[in-house]
Amino acid sequence: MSWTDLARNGRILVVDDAMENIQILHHALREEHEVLFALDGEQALQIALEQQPDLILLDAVMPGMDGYAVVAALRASPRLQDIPVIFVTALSQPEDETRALDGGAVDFISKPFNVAVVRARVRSQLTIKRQADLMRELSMTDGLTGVANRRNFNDTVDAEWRRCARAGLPLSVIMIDIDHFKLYNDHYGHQAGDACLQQISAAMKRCAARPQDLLARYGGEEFILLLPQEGAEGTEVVANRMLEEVRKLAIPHATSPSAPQVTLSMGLATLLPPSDSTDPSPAIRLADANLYRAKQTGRNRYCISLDN
Ligand SMILES: Nc1nc2c(ncn2[C@@H]2O[C@H](COP(=O)(O)OP(=O)(O)OP(=O)(O)O)[C@@H](O)[C@H]2O)c(=O)[nH]1
Repeated sequence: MSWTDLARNGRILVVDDAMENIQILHHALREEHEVLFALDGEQALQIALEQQPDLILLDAVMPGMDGYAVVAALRASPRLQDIPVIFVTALSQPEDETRALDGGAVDFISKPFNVAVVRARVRSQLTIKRQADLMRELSMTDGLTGVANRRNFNDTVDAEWRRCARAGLPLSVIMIDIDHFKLYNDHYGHQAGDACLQQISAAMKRCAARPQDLLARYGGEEFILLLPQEGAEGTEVVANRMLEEVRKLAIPHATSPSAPQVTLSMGLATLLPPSDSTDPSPAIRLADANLYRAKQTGRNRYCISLDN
């Protein structure tokens, strides 16, 4: 995306109790952006949740929930807290501006406003927002394979574990390791090893495509798949699918003692998090122990629990 593209085609939510102001801003922005509107604070929050705008232009003084209360509610919501807000208001004292910026707005425009200035400020805040989104995405993604990185996994598993604990639902994880990958690198070279990691991770990703599923690179050639709300049976289905998908890739591995092609070993764990539990490490430890057993008992397989 080029610098100019970053500043265009945003989804902008305009919040104002006067339809006339909404119309002026809509007219000013509609050529470059998609413009949504709300006539009060409650409606603004609802639309923000449903439509996830890139930027909100917010009137400070509105009946009922005013602009300051809307910003406070946005900042308190995990799903809305990163949406930047520009105050557009008839209030023009420095205290008003300070209050808005201290409360979490990123910019402040006084009415009557100049349309060209509004356009320029929107462009600049949109660019900053998109750069921040890009940074966030990069900081959560593994550079080689494009799947989630370990930090992303750690954050997500904590949240999902707590969610499953509250809801009384199981949570499953699959720890995955590529068999004899050192020998693969030694024989085919590091670049081929990288390409192999990319192919395998893409194949595994296809095996668990529900929105809450998360495949992450856990270490060099070790991956972990998080399956929130999934029981043992479904987890085995996914594990079998992964073995099959990797078998179909048929990546030759001439020096592997266990198979003529690249294979996986996996450890599965399904736990029902205790209702007061916040620490998912028991699931990861169990999956790791089962992975160890899969390695010990011949590789190219999965193990599900320490008792069988
Ligand atoms: N090409 C490539 N290799 C990597 C990467 N990260 C880790 N590795 C290699 O993965 C190999 C892992 O080797 P080991 O931990 O000994 O395990 P293994 O050879 O797979 O043997 P088993 O796990 O027992 O089947 C090492 O040779 C690492 O150099 C990477 O990003 N690219």
